[in-house]
Amino acid sequence: MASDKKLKSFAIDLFRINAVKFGEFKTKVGLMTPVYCDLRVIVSYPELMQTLADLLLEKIKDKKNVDILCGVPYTALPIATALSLKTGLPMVMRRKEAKDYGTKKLIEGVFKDGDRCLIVEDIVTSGSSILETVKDLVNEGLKCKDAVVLLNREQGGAKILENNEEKCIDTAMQQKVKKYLAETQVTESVLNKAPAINRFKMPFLDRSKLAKNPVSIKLFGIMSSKQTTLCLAADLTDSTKILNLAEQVGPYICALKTHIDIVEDFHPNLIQPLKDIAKRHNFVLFEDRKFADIGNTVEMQYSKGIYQISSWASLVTAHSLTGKGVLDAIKGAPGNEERGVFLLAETSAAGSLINDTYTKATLKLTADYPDLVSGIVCQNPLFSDSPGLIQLTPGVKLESKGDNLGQQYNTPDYVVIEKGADIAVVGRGITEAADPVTAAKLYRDVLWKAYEKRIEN
Ligand SMILES: O=c1ccn([C@@H]2O[C@H](COP(=O)(O)O)[C@@H](O)[C@H]2O)c(=O)[nH]1
Repeated sequence: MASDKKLKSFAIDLFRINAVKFGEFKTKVGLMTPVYCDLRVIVSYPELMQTLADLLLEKIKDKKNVDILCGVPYTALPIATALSLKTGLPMVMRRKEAKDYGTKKLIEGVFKDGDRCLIVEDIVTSGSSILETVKDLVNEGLKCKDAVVLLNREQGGAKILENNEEKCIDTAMQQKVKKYLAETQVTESVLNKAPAINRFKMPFLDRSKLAKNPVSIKLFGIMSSKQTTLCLAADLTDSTKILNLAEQVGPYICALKTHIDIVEDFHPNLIQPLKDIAKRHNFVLFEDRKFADIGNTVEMQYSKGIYQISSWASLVTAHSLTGKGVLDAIKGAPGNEERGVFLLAETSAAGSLINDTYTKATLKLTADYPDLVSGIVCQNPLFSDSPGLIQLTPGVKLESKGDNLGQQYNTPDYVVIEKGADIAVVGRGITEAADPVTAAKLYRDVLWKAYEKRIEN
């Protein structure tokens, strides 16, 4: 095939311009490799840039659904530019760091919300640079499904080896490189395809590696090891009842959610036994405080008063209503180091005043606090491309009839499979059951089965 011939001859050219070298090289992480690729030099060879653009064009010619291109910084930026000139497709550029002056933008160029962006990359080894770029683009509202890659380290060296009629390298080196490439296969990087980053299909353990908030990392671990995505809403008004329930259902839950201000006999002495139970049964304490005031007030509500939430709750909820001040307050307040926030982007209440603009702005806010935000409270699959974030969905019951105060329920299967819930919050479905322990176990089982079904294939 003509393009295969062109690709082989291009591979030889890369060798000639020293973009691909054979020998003994130390990688960034200190390992030795017999093959080294550095495509930065290619900008000095305009005729090779032309060929490269032709080859990439060949690869993407069937892709109808591309509105815009983005090169992974820095080496792929000129490559993306060459492709943009060839295709007439506009391009955006991703900064590695936001400027600390002017617009502070991470993505430069003109684009619309929902534009479908094709990532252009020079070399893929683990796919992590592509993932970082995708994350920033998605945070800005772009959609990223595909990537076109010049050299996959699984295959790039091999391509050159195939051309040994040119006698670029001797047989011993050929064997050595082939062995190295075979032994250092990367799993995610597949030529012409971006690594899978759809959280709905990813196991929790894989997602924990992409989470930035320490409580999310812990939660993913608990969810995987205990095989539970059940968060119990322990909306009881009596301390002893809360402790008893926590002790009994502890083995089946990943988090215990409280509304501490409804506890009629609250005394700070409740906290230590609750923490002990959480530790013994390996679940996280979660105060559903829904902070919504100015930062200064939130800081006090979170860390002071009789509840001193920051001293015991690893997780809290917050509204995004008053903007970043709430998150800055929670981040800076005294208390336990281990803390995470779930931001409310939607509610389960009928007639909620939250609209699309508010929901989108809430998602955008999370991007600025990757170390603090554990996830989003919502009813719909609002985000797929941030696998480190957790979707928490309340309003879950086996029977989906709501209450008489506007609460709306959906079934476990529906919220997990159709709506993308990672953790489901169940309150009265358990607390008002004839046997809450059996009910908790049942919810744990059906939710986990639904999660397994979601990620299978
Ligand atoms: O949108 C939201 C946000 C939070 N909640 C809380 O979840 C539980 C639900 O309890 P059920 O008894 O299962 O109805 C409760 O603590 C709410 O405050 C919610 O329901 N919807």
